[in-house]
Amino acid sequence: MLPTVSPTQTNAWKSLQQHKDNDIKSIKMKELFAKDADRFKKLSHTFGDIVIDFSKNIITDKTLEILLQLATETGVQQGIEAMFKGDKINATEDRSVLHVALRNLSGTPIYSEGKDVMPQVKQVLAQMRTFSNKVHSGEWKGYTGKKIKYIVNIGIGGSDLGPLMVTEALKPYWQDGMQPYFVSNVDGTHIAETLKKVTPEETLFLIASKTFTTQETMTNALTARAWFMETAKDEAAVAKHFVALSTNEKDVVKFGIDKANMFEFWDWVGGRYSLWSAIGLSIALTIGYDNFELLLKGAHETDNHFKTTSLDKNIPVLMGLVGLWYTNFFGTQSEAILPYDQYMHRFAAYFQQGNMESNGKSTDRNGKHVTYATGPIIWGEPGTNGQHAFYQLIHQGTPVIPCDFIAPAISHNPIGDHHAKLLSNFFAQTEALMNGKSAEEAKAELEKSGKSAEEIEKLVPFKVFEGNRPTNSILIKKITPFTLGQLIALYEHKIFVQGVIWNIYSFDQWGVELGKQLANKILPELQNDAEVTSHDSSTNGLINTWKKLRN
Ligand SMILES: O=P(O)(O)OC[C@H]1O[C@](O)(CO)[C@@H](O)[C@@H]1O
Repeated sequence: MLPTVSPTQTNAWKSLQQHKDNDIKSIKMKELFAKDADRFKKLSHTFGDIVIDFSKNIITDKTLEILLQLATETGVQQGIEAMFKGDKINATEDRSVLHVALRNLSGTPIYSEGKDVMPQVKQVLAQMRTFSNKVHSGEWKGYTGKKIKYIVNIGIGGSDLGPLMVTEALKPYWQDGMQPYFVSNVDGTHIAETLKKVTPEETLFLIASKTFTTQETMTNALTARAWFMETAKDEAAVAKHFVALSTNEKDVVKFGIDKANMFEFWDWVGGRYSLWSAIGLSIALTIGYDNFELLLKGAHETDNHFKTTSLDKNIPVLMGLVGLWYTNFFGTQSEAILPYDQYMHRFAAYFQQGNMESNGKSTDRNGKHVTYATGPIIWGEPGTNGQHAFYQLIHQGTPVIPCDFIAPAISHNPIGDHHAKLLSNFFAQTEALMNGKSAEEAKAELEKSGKSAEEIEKLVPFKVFEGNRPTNSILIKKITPFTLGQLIALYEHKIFVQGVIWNIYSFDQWGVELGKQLANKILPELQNDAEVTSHDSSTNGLINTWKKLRN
């Protein structure tokens, strides 16, 4: 089971506070670099083809030592063991948390409630392999005998963001002739615009929903089915064009999808950790099953590292600790994820759910309201686009925003000097954020411009960069299915480590329920033109105004 230690009650927490006030408050990273020529060597870690550099953080040996003590005192090691041995660490839903089993291709058993889950995992993987191969070879045909060309994944949240992010990140691996689309929003525009691009005879709809009750997904699925039936006419044709990825066999069958066309997963797979499960079928269909398996293998490599490496060398543990250092001792509220890889343009959006739905909690594992900050706001866009949009605030704004810079060493598109230019920006940004620019440096620069002394004096304050802004740099040889699998799992486990330390439950998501309940209550009120009076005056006013506007 997970420990229930309040982090603020640990000795390490108090030491970290003192350390921040006494040793760190006025420290500058550039001084730390000046003092120690080996800082990069000491604070960067190599994991296969991935190098993670923590050296541009406001940390010293002592900081890391106390952070590691915090991890020990709050039971991170015990937490890791509890997850891997299938304890019901998602206690509010009474479930194990075993996404690690989905990528365990090692042959060792993993247990949930005393039962080895690996046989069923392998069975579904085999089903996914056979099915993907049939679709790719053309053995699986649409109702008119045509080969499947379009994949439309209908799902939302964890049943959408992961497969969407991965298929985009791995576009160079797309199988010839396969075009995936992802429909998530209940806004009819999403399905309408997608259906314009596909044909009923050549489209396979994957209805992806762990619960198979999610309003958005069911609504889009019914619309897709009706659209398909307009052309196909024959109910029997549905079986060739609709499959379900779900844990809920009863509702899948009720929807009209044959049991044989259901790819199962289990309640010990959290939605936002489900891309490795049957939810990944759109990935396997897009990049080929063998590449999907490499993705799983990459993640499994990270799982092994996470499970067996001592805390001081354990990369997800270090990622978690360094992040938490800023959240809890510098009062930072957000973290930016900035991939210098256009294919990874949905990576930050994916971990927005991954992190914020996991650690956006304020009740601790003892049922008490926390007295410290927990999960940060996650956001980000690919570089260099972000540089021309929001980096101004990262460099000179009032909030400090710890950033993860991610870049591949080798581009899939080595055109001219594009990649060198991209990477020059990647390197320059973290250097600039760390060093900043002093008033003297700004002045010296302005003096070269031929401006008057008075003009220079006026301009200097605007040209100063405080610097000392923390970044992690993650350099990956190449974005491949394997390295992407490694990277995603590093972030997943970082989130887990932080959740354990913050003493919160990272694997439930009760916070999304209230809005859903109220929407269900409001929906019938929208079906007629009667004035609504059952809510507060704002909600009543908005609903009644909408009723007038729509007519
Ligand atoms: O896969 P489902 O059951 O349709 O759920 C979709 C998403 O909805 C949520 O439950 C939040 O509303 C997420 O956790 C989940 O990923």
